[in-house]
Amino acid sequence: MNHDLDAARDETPAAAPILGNVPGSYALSVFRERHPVLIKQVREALPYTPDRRRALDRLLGEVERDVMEPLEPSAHDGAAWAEWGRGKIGGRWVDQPFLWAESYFYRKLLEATGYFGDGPWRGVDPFGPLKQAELDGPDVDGELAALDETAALSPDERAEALLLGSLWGNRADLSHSATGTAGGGGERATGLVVDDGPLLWALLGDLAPARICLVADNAGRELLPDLVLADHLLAHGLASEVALHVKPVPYFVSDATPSDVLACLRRLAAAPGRAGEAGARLWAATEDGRLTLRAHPFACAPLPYEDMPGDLRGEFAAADMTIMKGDLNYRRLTGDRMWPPATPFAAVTGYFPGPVVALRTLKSDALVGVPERTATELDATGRSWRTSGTHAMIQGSRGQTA
Ligand SMILES: O=P(O)(O)OC[C@H]1O[C@](O)(CO)[C@@H](O)[C@@H]1O
Repeated sequence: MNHDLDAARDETPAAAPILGNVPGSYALSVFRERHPVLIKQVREALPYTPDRRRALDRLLGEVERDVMEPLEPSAHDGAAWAEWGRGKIGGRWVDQPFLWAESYFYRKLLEATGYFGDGPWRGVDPFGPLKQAELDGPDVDGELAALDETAALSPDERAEALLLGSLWGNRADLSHSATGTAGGGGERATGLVVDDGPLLWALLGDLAPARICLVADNAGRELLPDLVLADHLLAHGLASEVALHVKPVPYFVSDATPSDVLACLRRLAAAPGRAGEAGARLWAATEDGRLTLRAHPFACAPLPYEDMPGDLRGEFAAADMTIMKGDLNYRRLTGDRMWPPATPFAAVTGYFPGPVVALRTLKSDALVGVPERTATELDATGRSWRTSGTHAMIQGSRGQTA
């Protein structure tokens, strides 16, 4: 046990959860602006049959009336959602914890498209057309070709470039491109508000060759650099195994599922130059079990990581280190609460069973471990630095290892 960490946790009372009902808040804009746009986008992306179009229209009505209706009685996971949603379903979307209600929205969207039904839409990813267009697009060609430029760098510079590639890959997020925010709004990326990169490399050096859990976020333009980073760790003896955690079903628009991982592996393996070489090594690593794929159901639960089930906790505990990608994972890691920004990351994540490092561009109000002065200075710029994806953080803790 780490007694300093336990003391810090005791001294850090939980902040209130982020809710959607605060006028002018980012969370409110997600319910009022983003969700209706997403439903319409999904409705047009595939030739949905009349029953599915009606279901999508019903969901749009639910969102516009701001009343959360229950899942269909036949839902395979109805009991779990009824339990998680006790006292919530029937109420307003915006009055519930942001994390909870957003997760429920994506669950309802899958229901409306027939993803879990018995008909022809079963298993059809409603976000598939968006993901495919991104993966086939010219930006990906350019980003893969740019890997050849890392040949001229020193080993340390190359490692840093691959880490930053994975970090800033989190700007590419199709849920934000839908409404022209992060990555799609023309705002320039500026900087790191927290840089625990040295801690990350020190941990990797101390633990090598480590068993790493890499908890992925978005498919396509984020997952490709994540895979390239995983290849770097494996190829340079920093990792003995990488367990890549993805979502079991489509979620938050572009979140990676197992089929997205396979699509990215094929894209990499077919690329020329260094990208193709990394693709070939990752293909072999998958075949021989050094790169494994996990899609735990909890990855789509409306809950923070503090509430993770024992088997998943055991997986993180058995790893030497966990790397958490993206904004949503950060929200789940820190409880999606209105923490004062200077609240120590190690205290908030002290429940996590091992060293954990978050790589995230800032796309929501969840924020810890940022000095008061930095937050005040950035607030004074009047820019939406907390939510627009222009800023990023590498934030870690050694966790309960001492
Ligand atoms: O893809 P990421 O980095 O997890 O970001 C997704 C973010 O976009 C949103 O879905 C939009 O609100 C946030 O809720 C979420 O945190």
